[in-house]
Amino acid sequence: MSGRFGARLAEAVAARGALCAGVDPHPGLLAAWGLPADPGGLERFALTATEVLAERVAVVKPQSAFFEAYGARGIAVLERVVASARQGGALVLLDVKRGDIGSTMAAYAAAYLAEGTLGADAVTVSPYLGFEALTPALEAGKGAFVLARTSNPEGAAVQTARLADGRTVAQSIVDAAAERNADAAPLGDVGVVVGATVDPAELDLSRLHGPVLAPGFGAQGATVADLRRVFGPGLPGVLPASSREILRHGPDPVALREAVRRTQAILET
Ligand SMILES: O=c1ccn([C@@H]2O[C@H](COP(=O)(O)O)[C@@H](O)[C@H]2O)c(=O)[nH]1
Repeated sequence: MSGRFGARLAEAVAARGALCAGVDPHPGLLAAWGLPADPGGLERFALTATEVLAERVAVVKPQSAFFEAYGARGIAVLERVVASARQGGALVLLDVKRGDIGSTMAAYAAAYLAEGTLGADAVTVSPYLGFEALTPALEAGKGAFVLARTSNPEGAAVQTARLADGRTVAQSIVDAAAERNADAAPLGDVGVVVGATVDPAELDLSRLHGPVLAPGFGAQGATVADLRRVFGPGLPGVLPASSREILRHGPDPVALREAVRRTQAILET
């Protein structure tokens, strides 16, 4: 697939629905699948899951931390996961949550967004060294999802703090992303992360013109009703993200496939 990330994402969502399925090889899930907590077990888990998910969902989101935990062999598995997701026809959103000074950010952009074995379609990035410091990732010609209002309760203290102009930190991140997407249609390349667990009154996403990654759906307790409450009825541009709630149905690919189908059906009601 070629073209801008936002356009490719809109196309993928139109064809496959908005679900973003996570590949999070938690040690507990490996054990539940009867696999050892070693690089071999990691590979069996991650590739089985990716093959099933990538044939059905618009976006596959590997959580880098669970691969990094196994060192170089874990990264090699992550490379195979990226390739397998592509082969299945899904876009790859690598959840790495990187953020640093601009010169170092350029190296992160090269690591995760340049063409190469780990080159994803989009990454998650953290703006707490300053939104503009993320420029190398935002201008890499791919997609980036900037943490704005995360799904975990601990995020609230810093993200709902007020700036001198009265906006929350989270709203200022959304507004900065919106500026980057100003002339984009149907969706810009710069998305934000807003948990499906947050208070809907907190944020105005109406000028974003970009995608919203919405984790918290499933294992963290948010439901479809919460998604609608937080993001409105049509969920335009919103990618509900679920990892453990789907993955716990493995290792049987049939059961895993059925869990994806069920989740997609719920999201479409
Ligand atoms: O605000 C955020 C940002 C990222 N995440 C990541 O999403 C998945 C959620 O996994 P579940 O099993 O569906 O809870 C995980 O990789 C997190 O690191 C998030 O949860 N919240």
